[in-house]
Amino acid sequence: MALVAGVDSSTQSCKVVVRDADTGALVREGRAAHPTGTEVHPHAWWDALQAAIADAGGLDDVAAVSVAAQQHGMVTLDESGEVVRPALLWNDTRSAAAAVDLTAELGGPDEWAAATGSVPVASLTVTKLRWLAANEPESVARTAAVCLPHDWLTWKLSGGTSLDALTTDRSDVSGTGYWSPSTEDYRTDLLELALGKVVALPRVLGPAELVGRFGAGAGDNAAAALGVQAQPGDVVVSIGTSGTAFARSAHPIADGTGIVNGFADAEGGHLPLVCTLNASRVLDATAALLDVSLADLSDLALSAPAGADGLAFVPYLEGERTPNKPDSTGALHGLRLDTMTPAHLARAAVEGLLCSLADAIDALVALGTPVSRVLLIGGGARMPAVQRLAPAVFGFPVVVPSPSEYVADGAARQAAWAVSGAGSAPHWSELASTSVEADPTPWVRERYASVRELTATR
Ligand SMILES: Nc1ncnc2c1ncn2[C@@H]1O[C@H](COP(=O)(O)OP(=O)(O)O)[C@@H](O)[C@H]1O
Ligand SMILES: O=C(CO)[C@@H](O)[C@H](O)COP(=O)(O)O
Repeated sequence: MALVAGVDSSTQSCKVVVRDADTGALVREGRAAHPTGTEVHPHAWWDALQAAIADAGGLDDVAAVSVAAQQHGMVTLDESGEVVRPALLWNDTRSAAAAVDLTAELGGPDEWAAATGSVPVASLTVTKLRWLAANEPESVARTAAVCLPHDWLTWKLSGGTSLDALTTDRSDVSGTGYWSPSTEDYRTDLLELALGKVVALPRVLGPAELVGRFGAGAGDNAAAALGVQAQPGDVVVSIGTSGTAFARSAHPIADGTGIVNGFADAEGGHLPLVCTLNASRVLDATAALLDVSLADLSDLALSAPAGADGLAFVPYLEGERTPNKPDSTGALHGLRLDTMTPAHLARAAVEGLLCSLADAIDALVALGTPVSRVLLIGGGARMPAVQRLAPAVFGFPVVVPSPSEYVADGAARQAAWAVSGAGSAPHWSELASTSVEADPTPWVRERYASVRELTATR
């Protein structure tokens, strides 16, 4: 039995799975926590990866390893391959003004969408590079290469020391803002526009390429699409630190509104994707405020009526990326004596989170994405209230695959594909899953939509 391994170096933790390359059966797994904060030294990811690998019983017996990770994080390396400064993560909003400037400098949102598939927002790597140029010229002077979290971890795991050995893949590089999903080429002019100079960039590998024992890796969302074996008509909604809604597509997209990112996928196609900054932590923070467990928060939410008697929670607690409101705060609307209860607040938190993701699904539909069902994954999807209320708020059938680390699973499936030398990823056994149905509750979304704009800035 050949074994393959997949890694998910996500925002909150690092997970490693070891699976049978032919069947996909889980053999063993491990995990380790990441530090909090939106600026993290890559060495912390490396330490967590080592701990997660040890927890998974090591990787000596696996035929291939692929690394997936949180997208967009800015990793800067000097000539000798040392990290120049801590990475700025996808959810760090300090480069919001840089995004506005860059958008104008190229001629506007439509030009960016046509050039890179996305309109700059603070999450994208290109804006972080502009922030660096404006604020840390000494870091720019030392920077000889820029890469992403999964590129750096793959390079380290494979013992890379030379900058020439850095590799990436289409899915992750498509989130930088200096690569074109239409031409599949770097836009070094945009890199230079942001950073003021051109530096070394990772070589972009094809989906099933193997370098030594290492697959190309992927951005975490593209890996999740591989992990759940997403098919046409499937929209995947992930509730992790970020909330994402995405679907596979044969064609690149260019959305000048900036709502949908025209990313590439990990199978040679494309992955239109909407991402929010506020997802599972909305539930974590509400549970902490109420001083209850996540399980109790779920019970409380389910004990309140649909729509929480008009209590609506706009969940922009960390600012927001979609809609692009980096300086926004969250808001609670409809507080009255009878709605100011733990149950109403719990219900409003779950519904507000789901309404923000329903808006994301709407944006995909507006671009012509077919939706026959929504696959709900990520840590937050483990909450029963989220599962029960999702079909009512989304207005689509919802399928909840049984809990698994789908990003790491997708990376493992990529590694199996690379080892097989086949033309497409192996078909692993169908996922065990639960279908959830509920009567639609359109008034919940209508109430949310009526207050969504009513937020204060920080
Ligand atoms: N049963 C649960 N109910 C609600 N939230 C959960 C549950 N289990 C895990 N989570 C939340 O999921 C998040 C971690 O999910 P994950 O998808 O691994 O995030 P990330 O990929 O961003 O690191 C945490 O915020 C955690 O509190
Ligand atoms: O920025 C994006 C997608 O564009 C995020 O989805 C990150 O890739 C982080 O993912 P999680 O760690 O929250 O899963």
